[in-house]
Amino acid sequence: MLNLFPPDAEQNLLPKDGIVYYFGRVYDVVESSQIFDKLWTEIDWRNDEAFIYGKRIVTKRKVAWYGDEPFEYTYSKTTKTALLWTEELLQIKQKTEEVSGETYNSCLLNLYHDGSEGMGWHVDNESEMKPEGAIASWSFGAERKFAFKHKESKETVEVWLENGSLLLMKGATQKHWLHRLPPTKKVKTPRINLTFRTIV
Ligand SMILES: O=C(O)CCC(=O)C(=O)O
Ligand SMILES: [Fe+2]
Repeated sequence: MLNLFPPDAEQNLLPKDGIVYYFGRVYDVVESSQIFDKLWTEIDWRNDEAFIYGKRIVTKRKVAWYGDEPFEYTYSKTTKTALLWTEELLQIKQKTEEVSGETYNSCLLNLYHDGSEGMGWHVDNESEMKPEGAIASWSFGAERKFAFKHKESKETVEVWLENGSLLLMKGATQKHWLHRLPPTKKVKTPRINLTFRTIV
């Protein structure tokens, strides 16, 4: 099911068991490309590490983590310490709070060089995160498809994430729905994703 509602319609994309709002393009094309360039050069991008079946994997996708404090965060058996906000990230955090009506204290950033890089089915429910806390997800650069899959019924919901757009996941979403960023041969350009979260 593709999202056909107008950009700013606050329509829950999920038919049940969670809440996902797609706000469409919040930043225009010029602002979005300025933000993309700043993040590309100023963020301390690192290759992501994961342990899958005990094997260390270094992903091509790059990641970074920023926050209010040097929070520690563990996923895929690796622990990271948050860097303190940059000026640019603080401005985007403020915008995120205005648009979504929620507050955040940290942000995980992903840099996908092209469509060959993506993220497999997962939920964001690490123990450090506020239970049922809102997760606000920005897209800058290449447009990519994003998908949700219900854990029991296997229903799927898809949405195109446009340049400069904001997606909000909240309520029971992480409990009942997986999400992913599928790889695609069609996309040849990079995308930067920011997910604002609350660590407790
Ligand atoms: O790149 C995206 O849009 C999603 C990233 C994501 O799901 C995550 O960082 O947990
Ligand atoms: Fe996620």
